[in-house]
Amino acid sequence: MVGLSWAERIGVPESFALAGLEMDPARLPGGTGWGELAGELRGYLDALVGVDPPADLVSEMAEQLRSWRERLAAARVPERDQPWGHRVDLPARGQALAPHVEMLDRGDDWLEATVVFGRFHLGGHDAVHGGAVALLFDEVLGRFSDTHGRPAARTVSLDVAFRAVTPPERELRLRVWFEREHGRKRQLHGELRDGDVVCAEARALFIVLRPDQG
Ligand SMILES: CCCCCCCC/C=C\CCCCCCCC(=O)SCCNC(=O)CCNC(=O)[C@H](O)C(C)(C)COP(=O)(O)OP(=O)(O)OC[C@H]1O[C@@H](n2cnc3c(N)ncnc32)[C@H](O)[C@@H]1OP(=O)(O)O
Repeated sequence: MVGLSWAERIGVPESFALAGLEMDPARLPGGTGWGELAGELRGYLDALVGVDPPADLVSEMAEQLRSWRERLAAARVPERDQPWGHRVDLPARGQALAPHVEMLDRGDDWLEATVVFGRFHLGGHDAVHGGAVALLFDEVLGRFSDTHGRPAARTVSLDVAFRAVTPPERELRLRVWFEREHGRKRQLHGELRDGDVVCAEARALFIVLRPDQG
């Protein structure tokens, strides 16, 4: 594959581009099929969490997963070359860790999106795990913090208030916005809603990396 360089692939100006990213998936790590694979993996994890399978199915699945793990060992690459988490053209950057987020609209300093947590993200008693809610905020606030030509930053603090149970398998609404930017510091806030109900609110501080910290 004649691939794009790291800077061409990852140094994209906008991680949440309104019109989509002008990149040919065939020239990105994972190629054209990666989005489908990541979606299938996400669906598999959600399905697995929701079953109590018979013993022969459990053994067969374990055997098949072992076989895939062994085949994948031969294809291991350095982090910069992996598609997982680096495909900003795909939902959740082509990984299954964070929930599926779809951007609805954005300005320079705000973004609106929908998000659906799968059963995989369940904590217990029909509530999404608080860590998964924090993960959502870190992912979206963190990515959005680096948009509009801003240099890369890292989260130094993330404060999440859980106001109501976050339900899985429902389309929720997420809004994030810049509260303040001064020097190397960026404060962003976020709000997760189920209809009119505020499920969680987040306040995060990002620090812009110095050139030697990238
Ligand atoms: C990464 C490449 C990936 C490539 C993929 C590309 C495609 C994908 C696109 C997009 C991916 C986005 C992925 C989602 C986003 C996820 C984001 C995360 O989860 S990041 C991981 C978790 N965070 C850490 O691991 C930080 C660990 N901490 C650090 O590394 C350092 O603290 C660092 C480098 C951030 C800053 O360290 P210093 O030594 O340069 O800075 P000092 O001097 O300590 O602090 C600067 C100022 O900030 C204040 N500060 C620091 N920590 C604070 C805190 N906890 N609360 C309040 N203030 C704090 C200090 O008081 C200081 O303020 P005064 O300038 O004196 O006014």
